[in-house]
Amino acid sequence: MDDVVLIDHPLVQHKLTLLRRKDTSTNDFRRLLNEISTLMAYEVLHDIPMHPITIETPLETMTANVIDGKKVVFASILRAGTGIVDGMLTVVPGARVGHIGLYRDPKTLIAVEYYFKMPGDLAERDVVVVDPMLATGHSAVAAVERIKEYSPRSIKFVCLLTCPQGIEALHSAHPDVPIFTAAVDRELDENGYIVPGIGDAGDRIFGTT
Ligand SMILES: O=P(O)(O)OC[C@H]1O[C@H](OP(=O)(O)OP(=O)(O)O)[C@H](O)[C@@H]1O
Ligand SMILES: O=c1cc[nH]c(=O)[nH]1
Ligand SMILES: [Mg+2]
Repeated sequence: MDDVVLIDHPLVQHKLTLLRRKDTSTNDFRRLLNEISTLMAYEVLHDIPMHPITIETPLETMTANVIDGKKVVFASILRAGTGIVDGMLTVVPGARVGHIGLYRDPKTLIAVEYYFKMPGDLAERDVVVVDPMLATGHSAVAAVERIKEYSPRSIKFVCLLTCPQGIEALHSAHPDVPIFTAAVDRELDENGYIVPGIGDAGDRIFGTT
């Protein structure tokens, strides 16, 4: 699949298997998602810009590279994106965080926006849109469309799980946005849930029903 990066590292896959189980507690679900997100950040951010600085080691002066964490924006699709942002901030603590509030209308599955707040100067920043689930793709397509209004330097999309329909929808609407995921599941069920899946990501993270 073009422009889908499947993060199949054994540590990620092991934790994903534990997280999928229906008897995994809210506490463990949140912790596992946090850990997976930290591991995924390593792959997602493999090409962010670096610049050289001069430092003193105990032995001599040298030039070495650093990233500019402030130029990275984690854009969380509420609610469930929060579960990924926390893990990614562990490795890029200086990143900026944007929020886009969207919920799926349970009947039409259309994404409805209720909140939008991004950092300024997106033209100078690389945006990583995060949401555990890319199902019909309606939420991801709407979120990327809104963020593009501010012309960021680049956009990537990161999810925990997707399915062929979600990939197709996001790629047709935004072919320039690469997708990073830990799994591509079989399909959507009649209610628009990914199967085998993990159930409702927001409910499992926050312990709601
Ligand atoms: O690809 P889609 O078909 O749009 O589905 C994916 C969306 O559904 C879930 O959010 P939900 O609407 O349940 O909101 P929540 O995070 O507040 O629970 C999930 O976190 C995605 O945002
Ligand atoms: O399987 C799914 C699909 C959409 N949203 C979820 O939380 N889970
Ligand atoms: Mg939900």
